[in-house]
Amino acid sequence: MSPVIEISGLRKTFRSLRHGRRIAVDGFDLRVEPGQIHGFLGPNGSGKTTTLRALLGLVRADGGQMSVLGARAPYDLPRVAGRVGAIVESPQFFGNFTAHRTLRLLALAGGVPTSRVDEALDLVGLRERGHERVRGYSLGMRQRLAVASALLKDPELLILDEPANGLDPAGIREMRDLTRSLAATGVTVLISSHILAEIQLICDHVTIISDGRQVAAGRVDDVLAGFDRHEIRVGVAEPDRAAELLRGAGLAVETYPDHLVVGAVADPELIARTLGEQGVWVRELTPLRPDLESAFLELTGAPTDPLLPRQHPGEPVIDLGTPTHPATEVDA
Ligand SMILES: Nc1ncnc2c1ncn2[C@@H]1O[C@H](COP(=O)(O)OP(=O)(O)OP(=O)(O)O)[C@@H](O)[C@H]1O
Repeated sequence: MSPVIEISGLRKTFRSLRHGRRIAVDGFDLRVEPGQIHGFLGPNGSGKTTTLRALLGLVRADGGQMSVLGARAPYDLPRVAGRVGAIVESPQFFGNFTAHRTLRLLALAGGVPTSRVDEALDLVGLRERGHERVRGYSLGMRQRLAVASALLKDPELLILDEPANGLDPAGIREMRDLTRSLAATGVTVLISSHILAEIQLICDHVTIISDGRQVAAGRVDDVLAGFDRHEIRVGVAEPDRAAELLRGAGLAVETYPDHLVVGAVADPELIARTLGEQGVWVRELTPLRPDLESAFLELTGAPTDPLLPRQHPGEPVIDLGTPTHPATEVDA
């Protein structure tokens, strides 16, 4: 099957009077197959937005090849533009207009049947409040309206740049549910984020970018498998004594106040046996699965607070920072 998005060797350098030359994207590759919910993950400033802008023809690339739905980007994009919905730069809406009126105008401008307006509002869960003024909408509702505007065309491909940005946990959950329900209808979704848990919760595939280059790509599970150190969390009443016994059996052990982490264990039974034989009873033996955050940090070296807890799917989102866009700088 041919890919929905294919980028190879993309390069983009910005030049500005104030900061000189800045390489934003440095030979980057990305491949998104039909039906994927594909996470595009990277720290702030790693080149995600620049990549998406180049793909959509909003900024001129210096080199590389790109295609969207089989059309060469950006030159042949007009041929497939009607099949692609994208929110790359946060759309601004007139506060005085209702969502319904906003979408109606966008539909008329884009040559889309206005009957699609109610369908798009339905898809994002705004149908009942579609006749209220946007001014009274929460940030999450505005974000959903933005998605509705991208859905007017009934796209096959949806590109969302940092859709969770600025949203509170409830808004993030709404966006997540929305993305999942859209993907269930067969839309291919490319979603960029620096919020690791979010990508791990929503996406089946991921491409990680660091300093403008691809550092990992594949199924989320496969990317994570490469980081599995086969560690086991061991819950015991006497951690110090248990650690001594396990070290005596040749195992690498880290001690914590109420548990141990034992590394590179091929057979977890060895732990239970070693401790049980000496009368130390194990109350927990849990394999520690790597999470996207540890993989991400190892791959990108993104600075983070060492005191931050490790994150697991379902836990509250750790946001590694808000995007900084140098509004005063100019595209070369
Ligand atoms: N118009 C511009 N002029 C100059 N430099 C730019 C411009 N746009 C982006 N950059 C620089 O290019 C690099 C990549 O920025 P980009 O916005 O693509 O990263 P990002 O991964 O999307 O980050 P974020 O998560 O913060 O949005 C950064 O160093 C950024 O400062």
